[in-house]
Amino acid sequence: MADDNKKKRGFLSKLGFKSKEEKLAEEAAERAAQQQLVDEAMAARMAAINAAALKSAREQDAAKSGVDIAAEDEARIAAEEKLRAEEQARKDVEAAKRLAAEKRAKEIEAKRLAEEEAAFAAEEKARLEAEAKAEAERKARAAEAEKVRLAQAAKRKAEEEAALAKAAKEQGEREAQALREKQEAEAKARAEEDARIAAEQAEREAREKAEAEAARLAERDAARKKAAEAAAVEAAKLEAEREAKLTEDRRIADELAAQKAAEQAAIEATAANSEGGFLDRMSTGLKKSTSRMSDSVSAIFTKRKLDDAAIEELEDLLISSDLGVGVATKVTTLLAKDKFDKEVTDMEVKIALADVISDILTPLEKPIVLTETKPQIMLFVGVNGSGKTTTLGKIAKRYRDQGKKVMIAAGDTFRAAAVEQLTVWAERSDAEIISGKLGADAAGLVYDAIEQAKAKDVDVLMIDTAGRLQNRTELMDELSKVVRVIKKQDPSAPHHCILVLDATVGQNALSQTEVFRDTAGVTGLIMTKLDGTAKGGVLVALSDKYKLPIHAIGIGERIEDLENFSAPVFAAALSGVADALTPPAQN
Ligand SMILES: Nc1nc2c(ncn2[C@@H]2O[C@H](COP(=O)(O)OP(=O)(O)OP(=O)(O)O)[C@@H](O)[C@H]2O)c(=O)[nH]1
Repeated sequence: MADDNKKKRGFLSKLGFKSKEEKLAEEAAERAAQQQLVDEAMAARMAAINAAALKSAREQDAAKSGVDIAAEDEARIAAEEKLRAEEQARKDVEAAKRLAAEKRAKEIEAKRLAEEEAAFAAEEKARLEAEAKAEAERKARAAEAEKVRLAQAAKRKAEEEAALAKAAKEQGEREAQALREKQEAEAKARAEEDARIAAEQAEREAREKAEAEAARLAERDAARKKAAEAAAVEAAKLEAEREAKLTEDRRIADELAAQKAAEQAAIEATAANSEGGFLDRMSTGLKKSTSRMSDSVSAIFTKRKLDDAAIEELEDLLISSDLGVGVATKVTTLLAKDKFDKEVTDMEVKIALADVISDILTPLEKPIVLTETKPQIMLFVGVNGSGKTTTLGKIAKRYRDQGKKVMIAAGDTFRAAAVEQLTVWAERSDAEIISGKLGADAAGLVYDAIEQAKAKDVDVLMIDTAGRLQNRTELMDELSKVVRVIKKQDPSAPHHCILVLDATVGQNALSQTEVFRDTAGVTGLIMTKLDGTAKGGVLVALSDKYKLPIHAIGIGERIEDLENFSAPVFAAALSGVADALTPPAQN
């Protein structure tokens, strides 16, 4: 305890606080020092007074006894002064020594106190650290104990819950088992009841069935007898009809063959005279269309001013040549731009016409391009007699000449003559042909054809279809079915759906194009019979309107009378401009 107080004191003094005893001791020492100084001052003062009194007494004595005493006194006073001064100096030295000793003692004390305080501070720090450490350890132990307690509590809780769950599960299982057993018992009872009812029902039905069967057999025997009699009558009738039809078919086929032979001879005679370049053949083929337009243009514009009347006349001429209003207006606008109110020649008009036609047709000039897919499925559609079979045959020949494996499918299952005609083309082009029974489903035949073409690794499968007028809805529906069947086997097919248009039908070709495009998804056009009509201009009108690719044109019946379409050549030939144009490459 005494040690503690000591330490505390040292620590407080370090902080500038002094103990009461220290303060009292210091004050006593200070008072003693002051007292000493006062005493010393008093002693000096008393000495001075004594000296002055002594001097005064001596001066009085001297005054009484003579003059020499003054000198004597002065010497004595000086000696006393000296002694006093020496005494004072001695005292000063002692006081200084004492003060120095006190200062040193104070310093020693201060040093001791500082050391004590430092020691105390160090001990205090160590103590506090030890206390903090002990506190931390206590807290850690407490936390650990709490953790253990909580874990044990959680474990106990989990065990209790598991026990509860287990009990609940066992209870549930017991209840489920009871329910199952109850249901099984009920089901068993129901099944037994159902079996009983079913047995009764079966017995009833068997009885009714046996009765019905007996009735049916009796009825059937009667019907069979009646049918056999009717069949005999029908068979005799059909046989007679078949005979009659066969005779008629033969007669028509003979007539057709004779007519074809005559036509072919005539065409070959014409062709013999017109063999030559591509442009020559095209010009020859389009002769009728060309001369109608070209001659009329020449008639109107032999050195004539291009005034309103002339423009109107020209428009009428172009419209009546099947070019359509749009094309006619384009031509007259082009001409009027530079030549209005000036003289124009017929050749200038023909050149403007050729320019406009070429502009419209050039973007549509696209030969059939086969892709890598095998077989390439090519569907030929169009109205009756438009030239589908002939055009198909001409193209088949081209592909065979190129070494391709070609199969032709006779999709026109209505007409026996159509199959015969296609067979002739297949022979000419040396291609395989697949055909079905007369009246068979066209879509079914197409399905078989695709299967076979795939199996035989055919390059190009060309499907001919029956001709159909665009206003015959049921026939157009049949065509959509054919397209659907093709797509089922190959969603990318038909790879080419070619609309064959007969140029001689004139403006009707426009509505044909629209309906076949919407029904079968036409991908390109071939216009036939441009050699036999003055209505070739319709190709320009329908191209201006529908913008479908034009693959080729037919300018005769012979196998070689199919030309890849060339817009400039066609434009030059149709307008009557005889230019030296380079023929396009053939497929
Ligand atoms: N002058 C000429 N006649 C052609 C041309 N193309 C086809 N023909 C003839 O037109 C007629 C009909 O041709 P087809 O090929 O039988 O026509 P189709 O479209 O198959 O006829 P259907 O099967 O009845 O629909 C035949 O006499 C062909 O020789 C052609 O470019 N010029």
